[in-house]
Amino acid sequence: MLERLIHSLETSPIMKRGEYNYFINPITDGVPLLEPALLREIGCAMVRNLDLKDVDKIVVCEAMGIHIGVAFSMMTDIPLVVVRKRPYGLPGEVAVHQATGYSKGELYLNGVAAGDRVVIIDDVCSTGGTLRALVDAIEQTGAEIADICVVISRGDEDIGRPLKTLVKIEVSETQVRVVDTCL
Ligand SMILES: O=P(O)(O)OC[C@H]1O[C@H](OP(=O)(O)OP(=O)(O)O)[C@H](O)[C@@H]1O
Ligand code: HPA
Repeated sequence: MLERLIHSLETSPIMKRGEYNYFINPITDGVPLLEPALLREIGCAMVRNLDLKDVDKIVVCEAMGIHIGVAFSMMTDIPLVVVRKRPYGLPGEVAVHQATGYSKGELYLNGVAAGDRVVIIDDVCSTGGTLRALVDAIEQTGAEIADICVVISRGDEDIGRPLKTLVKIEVSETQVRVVDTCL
């Protein structure tokens, strides 16, 4: 299980973004090449892992949640909501601040409302800043969060609620090591 993901991570190059050791991987960056088989492997693992009972919508954040969200939506037939980094000014739009280990900005949620039951999925959780922002935005709408899952977790982030992850990694200056898997 997850052999393709594990191999792609253990062969990921590392670059510095300031003091941050940033691993470059097809799932988190779409670079150098995203193979359909890897995407299918992750989609199947997420379907097995997530509580999808009565879920109305999948919520992801641009940019590197989108391809995972599209694959998952097509596998489950659950509609997809993309949280964007620019405003649209639609009625009910919720704006929240996002900070990661190397960047910050604003996120804008449209398309989720009270009465919705949603799952949040993303490519990676590092500081947890993005997931905390997504949880905050969804809670402001009054919608219910059924489950949260990321493909990769690279820290002991606390997002204030249970977080499922397919693999846990450690990132050094020179390499990625997979330290745990969900399956
Ligand atoms: O746990 P955190 O510290 O928040 O880091 C995780 C987030 O970082 C990346 O998003 P980012 O907005 O940096 O880049 P992207 O537009 O390439 O997805 C990634 O897609 C996660 O959403
Ligand atoms: N690599 C790719 N995406 C990321 C990382 C990383 O190290 N940290 C947060 N998002």
